Amino acid sequence: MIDSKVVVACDFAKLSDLNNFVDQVSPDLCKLKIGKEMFTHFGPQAVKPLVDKGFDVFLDLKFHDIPNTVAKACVAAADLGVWMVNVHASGGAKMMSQAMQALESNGAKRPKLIAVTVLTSMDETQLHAITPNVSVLDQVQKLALLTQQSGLDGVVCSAQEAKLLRSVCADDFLLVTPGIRPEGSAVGDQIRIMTPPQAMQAGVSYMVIGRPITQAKDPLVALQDINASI
Ligand SMILES: O=C(O)c1cc(=O)[nH]c(=O)n1[C@@H]1O[C@H](COP(=O)(O)O)[C@@H](O)[C@H]1O
Repeated sequence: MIDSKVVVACDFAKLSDLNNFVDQVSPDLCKLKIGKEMFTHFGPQAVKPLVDKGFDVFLDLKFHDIPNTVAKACVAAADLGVWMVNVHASGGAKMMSQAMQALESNGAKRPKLIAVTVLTSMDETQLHAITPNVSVLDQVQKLALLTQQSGLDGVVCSAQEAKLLRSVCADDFLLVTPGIRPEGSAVGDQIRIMTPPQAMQAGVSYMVIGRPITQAKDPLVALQDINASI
């Protein structure tokens, strides 16, 4: 199977909208991400059919809690058969390493575990309201190195930080980047953005793209155009 670089963020309010989209695409064209909106509405019902159809599914619930709770939540996600799960790096090294240990001893095929650094909807001003005197780049780098030291597979960051992280992290460390906007598409609430070709050139491993595909007049064509551009 082709290791498609595009992970489509399936942020729908209805299962029928998810099914309509999924019926148009295949695992060779894209991976799929189920996040907080669909999972809160529908739980495993939104995930399992996609896994059964052979899609690599990124279950994006961004766990951030005490180590024991996060480790058990990651195992519950793994038991759904997903390809990737995530936590917030700001939960700390102990939270991250305990989650990885729990996944490794769970037996079933281990999903990739990655950690969110600084959300792509944040700029320096927003970051400073939480962590004063640190640039976005420094904060992303600090959290990425902490994630790597904690034994995880990679991070969620923006493509704007990919070049820096490629120079300080291991070659196989995954850089998964939302905030991807093809030329001319609506930016919405994303701030640290790049186009698909720019992101791939910066060294990202996978691009998470939602509305530019799912809200397009023809989602399949939008996805095919992106695939052709990278
Ligand atoms: O972890 C994520 O996937 C994530 C992290 C982040 O920093 N920024 C971010 O946008 N996301 C997710 O990526 C998707 C982006 O969707 P669009 O903005 O519609 O392309 C959404 O489902 C977000 O929840």
